[in-house]
Amino acid sequence: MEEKGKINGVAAMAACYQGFDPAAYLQYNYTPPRADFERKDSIVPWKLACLHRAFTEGDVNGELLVDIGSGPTLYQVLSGCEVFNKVLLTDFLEVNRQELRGWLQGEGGCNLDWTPYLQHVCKLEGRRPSAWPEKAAKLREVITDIVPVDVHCPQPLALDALPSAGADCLVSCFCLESVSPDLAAFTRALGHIGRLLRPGGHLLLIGALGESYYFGGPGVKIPVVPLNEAQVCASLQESGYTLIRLEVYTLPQDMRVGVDDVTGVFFVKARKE
Ligand SMILES: C[S@@+](CC[C@H](N)C(=O)[O-])C[C@H]1O[C@@H](n2cnc3c(N)ncnc32)[C@H](O)[C@@H]1O
Ligand SMILES: O=S(=O)(c1ccc2c(c1)CN[C@@H](CF)C2)N1CCSCC1
Repeated sequence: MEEKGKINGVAAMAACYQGFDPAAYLQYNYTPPRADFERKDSIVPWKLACLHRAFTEGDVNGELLVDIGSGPTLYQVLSGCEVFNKVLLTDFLEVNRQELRGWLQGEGGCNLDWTPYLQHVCKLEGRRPSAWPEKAAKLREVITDIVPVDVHCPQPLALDALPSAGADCLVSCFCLESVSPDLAAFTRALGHIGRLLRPGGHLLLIGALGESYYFGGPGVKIPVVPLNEAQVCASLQESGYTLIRLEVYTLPQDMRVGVDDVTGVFFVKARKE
């Protein structure tokens, strides 16, 4: 019965994602007021700073960075692309993989202008914001592929997607809690993606706290596992990670814009034992 319950829960989540709309999702979450670079208390500078520090403080290194559940977004690898010479983007849906390919091909075939994000990360790196075209070119140079992923599979990627040694670093943002029917599935998914990582490799995990749903498009309400910090820490430990740092951002009231019921965002840096 328990095995059947697992399968039904995961299948139901997959069905919820059939209506996911990349353009709407980008508009809901990656344009003002949530993505407002002028605001000191905006979540964008906070998240980009967490990622920049995590990638550049000296302990993260290697060849291959894998982003799990990329969706239609690129902000999560803007700092990592300067540290790794191979970046693999992944998502469950072809519509999201297509959105990312549209940006990669650079013919305006994508639904969000990532320039403000590129400019902000250039500033974090001590470069002029006008260096953003060079950063965009660097990112296009290091992205090796955009492939399917399913974190509920013990082997989330195709066997030939990674070298035998595994990835040196994983990044995953707002994915695991948004695709898991319950906390046990969230923890199992953490373990599954951990198998893609070499021992001693790092996991950079960003996710929602206290969120029970979000809209992945007009009328596309997707259930989310509501997490608190203690549950995130316990799941990491149970899945074979050593926590290095946990940071939390509490969303200001005016950023609660009705597209979800998220109350906060966590940033985790961890290492696979
Ligand atoms: C909330 S979005 C996060 C997108 C992006 N990482 C971000 O930071 O905004 C969740 C993503 O998980 C993907 N997804 C859905 N089911 C999945 C599964 N079983 N395994 C991996 N990813 C899945 C969706 O296609 C979607 O792109
Ligand atoms: O933290 S966000 O406000 C954000 C970004 C994405 C999401 C949420 C929140 C909450 N719901 C998630 C559903 F999975 C998706 N943010 C949006 C602006 S850029 C940095 C990330």
